[in-house]
Amino acid sequence: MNQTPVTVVTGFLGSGKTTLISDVLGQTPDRRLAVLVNEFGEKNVDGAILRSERLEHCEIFDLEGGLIAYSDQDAFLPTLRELQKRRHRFDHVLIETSGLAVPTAVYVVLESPEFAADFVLDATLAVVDTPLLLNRSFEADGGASQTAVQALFDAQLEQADVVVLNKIDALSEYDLLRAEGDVRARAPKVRFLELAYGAKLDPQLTLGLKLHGLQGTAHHHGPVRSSPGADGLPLEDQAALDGHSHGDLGAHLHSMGTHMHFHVHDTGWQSFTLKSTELQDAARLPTILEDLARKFPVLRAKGFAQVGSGEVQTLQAVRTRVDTETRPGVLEQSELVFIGYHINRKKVIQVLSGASGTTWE
Ligand SMILES: Nc1nc2c(ncn2[C@@H]2O[C@H](COP(=O)(O)OP(=O)(O)OP(=O)(O)O)[C@@H](O)[C@H]2O)c(=O)[nH]1
Repeated sequence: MNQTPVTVVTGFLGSGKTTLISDVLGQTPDRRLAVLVNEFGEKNVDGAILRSERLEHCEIFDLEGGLIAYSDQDAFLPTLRELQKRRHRFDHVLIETSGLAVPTAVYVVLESPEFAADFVLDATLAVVDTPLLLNRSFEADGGASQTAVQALFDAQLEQADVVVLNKIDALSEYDLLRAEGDVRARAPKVRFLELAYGAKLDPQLTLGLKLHGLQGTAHHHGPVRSSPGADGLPLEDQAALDGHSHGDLGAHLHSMGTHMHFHVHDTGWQSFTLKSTELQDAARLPTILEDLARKFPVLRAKGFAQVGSGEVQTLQAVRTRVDTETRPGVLEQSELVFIGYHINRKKVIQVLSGASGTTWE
């Protein structure tokens, strides 16, 4: 049976899923890849970022409108059917689930009679924002928001074959061992742990792992011996963190019965897009986003702003940490997506408009 392998990339909001996929695409010009991007918000920023690389060996499909789910009305099934018809044109499928999804719906669809002969789950990677893990940002604290965050974070890890501890740029060996301990305590069945900076991994660690399927040929290259980061890996003895010998190698078994319950949609998670047709201030906007994350339960904000007559700023906020990049370009309007737990759109508009001195709506 010649099935097309499917790699699922999961991970909490802003952990580095798009960065990881973008890096894999850049490193595998010889493989024809289909990338399905499922965004929680109404605007697909990640799809736009991946498309901006203009890579010809891959095709990007946007799956908008929340969580990949079972229903025929959702974008996932029609897209997978389209891919099924053109299967011979792709070597591998990558699916980036939304930062608020647990990938079980994907497994159930892949294993359904309609698709099982044509697709096979290769592996599920869960990308983790390691500094946030270490500062307890994924732990319940008695409040509704953090309870929801922890439930989702743990459920994503539980579904992972490989956990990618990302954003390790400024972490010590002690921090990394602590992070490993935390992941293993939350998800004892995780099979492999990888370290990444800028979500860069050898594609051998991400594609073609064959951790599922009938053959059951669990197989993994590694460990990583050198860091792709600028300063090298902080671990002197990489084997200290190498999780490759831990865990059981039996493939996870998925079925409707065991996984349906992960898809009860928590309506507390909200997302909205704000737009402005006025020119924005490149220096002020990042500070305003930082301030918004301090004032309100905004866990993620991202988008594009016109900051000069021919300049576009990409903004990526993960809680209070904001990254920006400015490139030449002209937008119809500036657009920012906000994601959080019970965030109040009116209040965010008020602060954003007030602080920027421009109208956002
Ligand atoms: N410091 C640091 N930042 C990183 C690293 N990897 C990714 N980032 C940044 O983290 C931010 C979020 O990265 P994305 O790849 O968009 O994260 P995502 O998981 O796709 O986000 P959502 O789809 O919104 O859940 C971006 O600003 C990235 O540049 C890293 O290793 N170190």
